Amino acid sequence: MLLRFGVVPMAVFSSKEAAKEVLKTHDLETCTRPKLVANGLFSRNFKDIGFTQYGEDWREMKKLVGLELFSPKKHKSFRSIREDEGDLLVKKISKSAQTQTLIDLRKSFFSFTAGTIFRIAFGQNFREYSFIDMEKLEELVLEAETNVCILALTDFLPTGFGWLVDRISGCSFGRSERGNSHDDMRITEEDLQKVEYLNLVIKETFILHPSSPLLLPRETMSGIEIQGYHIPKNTHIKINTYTIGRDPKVWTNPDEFYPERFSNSSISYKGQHYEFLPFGAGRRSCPGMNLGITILELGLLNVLYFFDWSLPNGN
Ligand code: HEM
Repeated sequence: MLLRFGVVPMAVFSSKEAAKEVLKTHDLETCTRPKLVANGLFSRNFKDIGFTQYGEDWREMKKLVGLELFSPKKHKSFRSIREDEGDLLVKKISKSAQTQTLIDLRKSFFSFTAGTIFRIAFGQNFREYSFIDMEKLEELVLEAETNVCILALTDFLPTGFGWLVDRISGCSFGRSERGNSHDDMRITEEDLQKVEYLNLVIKETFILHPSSPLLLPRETMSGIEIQGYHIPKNTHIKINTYTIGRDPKVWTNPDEFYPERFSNSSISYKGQHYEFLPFGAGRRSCPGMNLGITILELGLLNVLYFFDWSLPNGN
């Protein structure tokens, strides 16, 4: 579909075949980001890796984060931070559980994900600094994400978490084998290997509720052909993963929440299956994928394992 935003042409691709042509065949010609005003404000004039244009600066940043933050070795070395933050999440929720009071899960999850990412990225725990106002920080992140019109990083985790907890409360994730108390035990990342169904549930959630339904915007650096259509230079490109995730040509009963569709399936997060692109694909795909998945699994397992959930007033 071709749209015109004023003088700016925007091509939206909504099939897995077209997504493959853009993200694989023409990855190099489409891997820059358009210079949008909101993105410039959010990223201090396009200095952020996610919004900067393709070129030497982006390549250097990508190399740096690949080595210092997201390499398998670094990922392993940050494990204790993620597990500590998981414990803290459980402790905070326990207080409400003991008094049977309502809890705003979004805030608990925000603190968990932001706490983890902050400690990994800056080596500091922001809770130790009284000048950091948690409420304001959360507001700021939400405002930035709203203005930029894409959702990722800390955003999926709180909203996706809440939705998932609601959907799969009551499922047992090994609790019977391990007892109920959390005074003397903790969830570790080894436990994540034992909960295959949780992994299927997360994949299914990504299809129905992708955190970036149009991925991040790309822009053509030269004219290309997609599905027989000519797409000129400087066209904005959107990959509509929301529609691809509900395409009946690709998925059986696409609107049904059916995690089992992924059992015995080779479809992975890695951007090689163009019907399933929660982290994008190609050069501009998400470098934080492993971290994001681990935080998501760890947080979910903690809250589902230790607590029984219900909506307020049985709604
Ligand atoms: C479940 C959690 C997450 C999801 C679903 C997610 C999803 C995405 C998506 C869809 C993109 C755009 C890909 C494209 O346009 O092809 C992206 C880009 C990006 N993500 Fe994530 N992400 C998550 C977690 C994270 C985390 C934890 C970090 C870092 C701490 C991170 C860092 C980035 C960066 C830096 C980019 C821009 C890459 C570039 O433009 O070169 N993400 N993410």
